[in-house]
Amino acid sequence: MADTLQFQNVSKSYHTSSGPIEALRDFSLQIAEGEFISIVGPSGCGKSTLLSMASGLAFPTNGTILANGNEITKPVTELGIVFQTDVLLDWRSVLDNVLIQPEMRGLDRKAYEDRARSLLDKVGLGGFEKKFPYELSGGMRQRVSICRALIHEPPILLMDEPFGALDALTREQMVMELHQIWLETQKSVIFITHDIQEAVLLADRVVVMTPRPGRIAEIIKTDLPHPRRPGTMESQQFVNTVARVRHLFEQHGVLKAY
Ligand SMILES: Nc1ncnc2c1ncn2[C@@H]1O[C@H](COP(=O)(O)OP(=O)(O)OP(=O)(O)O)[C@@H](O)[C@H]1O
Repeated sequence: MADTLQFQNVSKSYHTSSGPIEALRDFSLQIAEGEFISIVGPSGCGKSTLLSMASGLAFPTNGTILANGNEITKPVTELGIVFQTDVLLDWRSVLDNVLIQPEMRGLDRKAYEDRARSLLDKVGLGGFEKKFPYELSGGMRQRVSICRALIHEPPILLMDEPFGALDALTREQMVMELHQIWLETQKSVIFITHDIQEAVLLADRVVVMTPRPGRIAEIIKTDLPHPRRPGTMESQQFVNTVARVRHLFEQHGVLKAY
């Protein structure tokens, strides 16, 4: 099982019709078991590219990515992935959408049904098992996606802007729910976002990226006590950490200093 991920001097360039595009340069990071890492950076700095490579769907141009000490050379199956759009299948019920994972993996569907129901219950979707995705709100759909990503009990969860399409209030609620799920399941999480506050509130460490080619500007330990609550955002440590990230973005021309 891939409990830990290690990026060693990873660079990635794409070949395009107008020449090579350097997406990512010299990215090194080790994620510890059960750690929550947020990656925050401007559009195009290679965040999604990092997740594609961590899941074995793309490969570095230079450098190595290790899952539990072994180089990733093919798609990694012991992962849960949540994208910005929920990619639920509209013709399958909520329960059947969650159970796609065990089905695709040739696992016994019956054995996972109880777990699917309990996950749905945990995210407030008890009673919605027989509904179809088009009958749900955006937040509910994304909750189903999270259950689907967790059903096969992967040790690592990769999340690419999972709340980017949600309204601000739903988003705040989902952030707290994700934190609760993480506290209970102790998964290793890589969480990509454009939202500095969200990144800091959830993470053990925040990886701040520069504009393309994406490099690590700084890795910041948040040192905030658990459990995190909306009130955590009023603490001096939180305010200082958010200010530090903003300052780095100003230094790198991502945000304008006023
Ligand atoms: N398959 C591809 N072929 C060519 N170029 C690509 C490909 N995938 C990504 N790129 C380019 O690589 C760079 C990084 O893209 P990526 O999607 O990883 O960035 P990102 O940080 O996730 O952006 P966003 O925050 O906007 O989602 C961009 O300039 C993008 O155009």
